[in-house]
Amino acid sequence: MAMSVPAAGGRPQDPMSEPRPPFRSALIQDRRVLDVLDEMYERERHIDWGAYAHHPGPHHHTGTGFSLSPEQGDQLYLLVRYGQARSVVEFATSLGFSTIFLAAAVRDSGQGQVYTAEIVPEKVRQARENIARAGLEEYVTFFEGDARESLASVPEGATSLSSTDGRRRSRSTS
Ligand SMILES: C[S@@+](CC[C@H](N)C(=O)[O-])C[C@H]1O[C@@H](n2cnc3c(N)ncnc32)[C@H](O)[C@@H]1O
Repeated sequence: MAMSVPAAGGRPQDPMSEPRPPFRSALIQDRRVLDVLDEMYERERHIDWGAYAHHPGPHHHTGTGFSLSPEQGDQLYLLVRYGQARSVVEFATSLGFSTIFLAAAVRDSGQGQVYTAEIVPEKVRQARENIARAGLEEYVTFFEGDARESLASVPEGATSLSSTDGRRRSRSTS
């Protein structure tokens, strides 16, 4: 549901039609990565928040993810890159927004891997696509299914950083 705000002349104006600055990162310069982040950021502006309130389950609204702010993304990047994390475990992928920052940091550090889990197959499909378009696929291992089970297969002791951004005790997964 798009909200309308009164324009200067008194006519309602759709805030989504207003230009916004491009997505910027203080740390990532790679154009392919920034273009994908920008596209995902734009998509979030069109989320129907009213519908989310009615259907908050993970299997609804598979076409939209929740983006981090540029500053939050950069903080993830910093943690991985300068914390020298080689093996990063993420719960959960959604469409891959945070995964892109983690994978870019692993790539720019010269070695490592991101292990990311997502329970909704359609989101995994889109995340794979987004990460491939960003040129980061070789740095990401995807686990499709319940993270509480799938991430158990990540070798013990391998984790140097874990990022949790999902509901661990899902009310419903259908
Ligand atoms: C807030 S979103 C993650 C956002 C993501 N980190 C990003 O930056 O776009 C939470 C995600 O957790 C997923 N999820 C919920 N329960 C899960 C579970 N038990 N295992 C794996 N994924 C789960 C949902 O489908 C949803 O995509």
